[in-house]
Amino acid sequence: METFVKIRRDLHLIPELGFQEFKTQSYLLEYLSTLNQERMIIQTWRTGIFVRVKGTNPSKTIGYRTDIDGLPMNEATGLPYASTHEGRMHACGHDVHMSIALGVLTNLVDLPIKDDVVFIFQPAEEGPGGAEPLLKSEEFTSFKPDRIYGLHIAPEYPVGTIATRPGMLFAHTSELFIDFHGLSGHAAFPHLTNDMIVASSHFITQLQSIVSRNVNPLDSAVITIGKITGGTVQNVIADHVRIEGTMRALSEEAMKKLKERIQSLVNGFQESFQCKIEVDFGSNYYGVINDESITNEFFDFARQYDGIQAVECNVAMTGEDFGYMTKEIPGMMFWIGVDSKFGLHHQKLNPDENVIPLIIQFISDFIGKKA
Ligand SMILES: CC(=O)N[C@@H](CCC[C@H](N)C(=O)O)C(=O)O
Repeated sequence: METFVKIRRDLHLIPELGFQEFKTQSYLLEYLSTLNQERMIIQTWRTGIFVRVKGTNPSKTIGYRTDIDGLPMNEATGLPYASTHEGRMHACGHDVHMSIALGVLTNLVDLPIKDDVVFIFQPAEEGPGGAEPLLKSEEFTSFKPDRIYGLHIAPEYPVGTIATRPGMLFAHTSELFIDFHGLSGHAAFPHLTNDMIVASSHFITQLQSIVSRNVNPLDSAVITIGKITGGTVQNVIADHVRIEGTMRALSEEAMKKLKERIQSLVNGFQESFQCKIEVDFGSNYYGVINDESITNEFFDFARQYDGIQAVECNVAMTGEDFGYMTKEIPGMMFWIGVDSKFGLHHQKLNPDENVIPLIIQFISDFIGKKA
């Protein structure tokens, strides 16, 4: 089997959540220890790793970032190399991202490149967000590149297709955690209680009107509630419900509006349902905004590359804390087609592994030419 396909499968077996990527970090370090150490400077940061591949006569540093964490989900692919970690899955392709990063790194260590190339193995992309603290870390100061690239798998495109756009690629995001506190009691005597299942259900329905009635229709926003917990048994009125979700917006103004409207709904619901509601906007990611000239230069290279079909795509409501990197360092992110019937964050996501050698070669050639 192709080395980096095997590496992807090894990593797929051991998905870990943000800032708990201990086995993943050890696996990556173990692999890095097999390469020519004279060409590299390796530094760990929390559960992440920075690697500088030294050029022969550097005048700039090119950065390449991969995320390394998995999601809190059960895998249902039935594959022989399915996750061995109960309730954890690489359902967003970070295993593929890591294997590609290692493949490119391996190629560049063996090439006499002129400029330095820094590889960033970043924890906690899915949450609580690794990019922001990483950029602020002491360790990163000597690894900060002059420009930065990153990629993400795209189940909807065939292998060989690369998609991106100049300007905004991914939306601004904010998590959303809301706790409703009421009064429990017997299901037969609701008038003596304060039912948080009823209050939170009305609240969730009301949330949907924020996007349709308060956000400018020419702007775009999403509010999704992905998890509800509350209650103990069918005949006891629940005194606590927690809803967990995420919000997406294409402008900072729209995101501000979503938060303001949620806060006023909370105030109104506390009054009308006589309960206490706590809201927490969790971690927030800045949108991914691709540098125009870096993206055009990338398109020029991709369009003439054999086996690659480069297309301009629409902005997506996905979030990525790579947005903090493109805010501080000129750079770009792109989608790579992996042709999976099941999409990102699906229990049956199954990327076509043929993408791995193809994209390793493509990025090695691209960065090899730039460096
Ligand atoms: C590419 C991708 O799927 N990214 C995640 C980022 C999640 C950000 C944060 N934890 C949130 O839930 O808002 C996404 O869900 O888009």
